[in-house]
Amino acid sequence: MNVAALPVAPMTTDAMPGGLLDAIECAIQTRGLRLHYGDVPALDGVDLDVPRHRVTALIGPSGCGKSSLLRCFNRLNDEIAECRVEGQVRVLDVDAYAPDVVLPDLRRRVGMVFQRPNPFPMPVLENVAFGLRLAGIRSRSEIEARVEAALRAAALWEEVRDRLERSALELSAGQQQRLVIARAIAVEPEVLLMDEPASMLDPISTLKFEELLVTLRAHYTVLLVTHNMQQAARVADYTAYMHGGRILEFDATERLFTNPRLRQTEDYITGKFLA
Ligand SMILES: Nc1ncnc2c1ncn2[C@@H]1O[C@H](COP(=O)(O)OP(=O)(O)OP(=O)(O)O)[C@@H](O)[C@H]1O
Repeated sequence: MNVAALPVAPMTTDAMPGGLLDAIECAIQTRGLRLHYGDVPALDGVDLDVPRHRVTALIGPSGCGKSSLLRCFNRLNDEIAECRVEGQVRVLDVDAYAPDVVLPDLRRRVGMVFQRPNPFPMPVLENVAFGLRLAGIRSRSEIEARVEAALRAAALWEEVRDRLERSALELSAGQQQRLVIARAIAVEPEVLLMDEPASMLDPISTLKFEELLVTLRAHYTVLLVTHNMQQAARVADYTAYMHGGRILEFDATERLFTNPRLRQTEDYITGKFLA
């Protein structure tokens, strides 16, 4: 894969208004990204720039390829038999599909949170410490300090500080999702990929989660897949509308929701879209 050909400043594509990201550094860039499962195409030439230290929402109808795209950025698609990826994928200034990429390093820099909270069946503390121990950190005091910092960053510390030794499975779904975010944050990633992370949460947990997203932006680049238009409008700086394996429109969230350039985008965000 030839990422040397990628320009430093983002190219303007049909999906993106000229000049929008000129002054903004990008954490992720793709050009002509195609993905097939066997003979079935799922991504059909994705050109996307994900601005650094911003929240970018990825919206679009079911089956348009949002999760497939997200999984290219930490190479989770590698685990799927018959999945084939072509095109340019540049993540944190590295060609993510270069032969010399060390997957555990890439996945440490690019954390992922899934739809269903997936804490490990072990104590709260050990969940968050898991990646730190894998990284070879042995000092108990360092582990405890970093666990506390990650739980604070995930807005969960006050709720679990007295139950660090209790099983994570005893937490509510909303708490489990924030625990999983703490686990991802503990190893200090630079990008957080989130695949419908709030879809299983009740309104109060969703609110806490959305507040958390806004604070995370100071330190992380967040790419958020969501079916919830209000959520995208509330938390995302930028929004990409995806359809049929391509990014059809990308813009500042407020502009995309108030003045979309394409009829298809408008139909989707106003609920008129029919598959
Ligand atoms: N592991 C897989 N094996 C084969 N086909 C797959 C696999 N995962 C996804 N697909 C197909 O790829 C296409 C894109 O799926 P993907 O899950 O990326 O879409 P999505 O936009 O995330 O959908 P949703 O919003 O419903 O989660 C779909 O046609 C889907 O059936």
